[in-house]
Amino acid sequence: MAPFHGRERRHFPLTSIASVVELFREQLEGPDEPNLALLSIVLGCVENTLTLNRSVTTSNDDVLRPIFPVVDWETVDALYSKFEALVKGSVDLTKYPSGNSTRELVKKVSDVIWGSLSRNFKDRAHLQSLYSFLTGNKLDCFGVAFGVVAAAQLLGLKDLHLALSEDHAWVVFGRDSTDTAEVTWHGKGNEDKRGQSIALSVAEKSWLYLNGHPIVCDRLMEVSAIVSSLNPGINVSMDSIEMGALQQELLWLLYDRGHLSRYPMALGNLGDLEEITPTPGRPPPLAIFQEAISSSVKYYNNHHVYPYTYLGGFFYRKRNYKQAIKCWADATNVIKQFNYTREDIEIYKEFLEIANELIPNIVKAVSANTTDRVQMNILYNPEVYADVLRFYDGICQWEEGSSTPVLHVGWAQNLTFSLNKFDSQTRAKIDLGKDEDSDGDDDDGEDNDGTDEFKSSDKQTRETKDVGNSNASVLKLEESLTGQRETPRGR
Ligand SMILES: FC(F)(F)Cc1cc2c(N3CCN(c4nnc(C(F)(F)F)s4)CC3)ncnc2s1
Repeated sequence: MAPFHGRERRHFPLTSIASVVELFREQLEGPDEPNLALLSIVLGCVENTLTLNRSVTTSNDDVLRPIFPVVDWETVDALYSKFEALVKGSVDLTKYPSGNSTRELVKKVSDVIWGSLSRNFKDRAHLQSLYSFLTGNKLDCFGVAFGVVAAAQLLGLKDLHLALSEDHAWVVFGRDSTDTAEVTWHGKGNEDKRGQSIALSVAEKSWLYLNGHPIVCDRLMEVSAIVSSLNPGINVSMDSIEMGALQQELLWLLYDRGHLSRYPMALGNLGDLEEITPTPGRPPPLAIFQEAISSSVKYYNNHHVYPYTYLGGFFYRKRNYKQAIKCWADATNVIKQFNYTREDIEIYKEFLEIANELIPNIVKAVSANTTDRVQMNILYNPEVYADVLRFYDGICQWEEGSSTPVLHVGWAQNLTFSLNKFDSQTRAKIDLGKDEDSDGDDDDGEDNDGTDEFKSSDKQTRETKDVGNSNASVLKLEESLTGQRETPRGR
């Protein structure tokens, strides 16, 4: 028995990108909610075919390129019915009061997904869809959270929605979505906290929970999450062109309907795709990355880091090193609002790569390539030097008040390597302590007396200070890490 109104059936068999886009378009147009389980099964089926067991070679060894896979109605209907039977067969709704979901009900739905998972490694690619769940009993961290929301939709729980940070996922439920619950695991070697509210974790001010500024999805943004978590990767060095094109077209479909406007990472994903294959008539990648930053500033009180590292990576690839370094300084300006905990390891690795590889590569490249006048003047540009200091100051402020140290001597070695490459006159030019607000005049009435000795102050006070304190705190960093002075930070 077809579990849908049969409207969807007319799109099948799906034989092209256009047919998948048409199915999504109809689902997004309503009048009913888009069917998350159906869409996840379809995308998972296409992704699985286009990225796994990929190349078939013939006897004379040339590679047979698979055309776009045919997705039959029967395949999708069978998998959907299997999911429906599992969920409706395991959850007896009469045991739960109708209306808003309860924590017990949410935990029960999470147990249904969790209980069906195979035990083996879940750190692979292509494990985010219900296709993976229903054909291989494997899901990644995001996939489990998404599966709970898709199951809840099947059960008619309209108040249960997906919540996303930059490296974790959970659910919100209850009247005006104020209740929260863990439904999946995070990282390696961490006990899962399924069923618990996330309040305690948020209180730690960790990046993982975005300190109260996660993406809270509605059904349409949950479709954006399915599309944005598509993985066109065949292996570390090759992407399926068809899969990338499908993801790009679906992201524009969602973008045009406003379902990416509060989803900075999806905008970043779209910017990356547009950089690889620009769509005629669409905004350039730079504009899309800037929209991701604006979204984070407007809707999330500038608490998301990835919009700045997406744009920084873009400038780095374009060899616009001045702008790349500014973006990375803006990124640590975000992370300094948090306290580092060990579950923030992913963003730690991001900043470690920037500090210990990307910035050193830049200063090496521009000092080696002395013929390139444009690049060379970076080391003579006080704004660039100030941004390098701002980058490190953000890291220092991130560490301050944290239970876990961030910095180690490797950071200091790269810090000194990078700073010493700047010309000494340039380093003398940056404003140490003189107050300059945005329009550049000195007198903005701040009580900052402009001295550059380092005032011991908490993060908030430091926030209003200018680059002078950055310089002081970075010198502190250098001294403290090279053993000249005991670590001054309150821990
Ligand atoms: F649900 C979790 F736990 F998986 C957290 C989420 C991650 C993520 C995502 N990502 C993660 C970040 N990501 C990045 N790719 N490049 C990045 C940058 F370093 F260049 F910024 S960040 C790729 C896609 N893209 C859409 N939505 C989500 S929800």
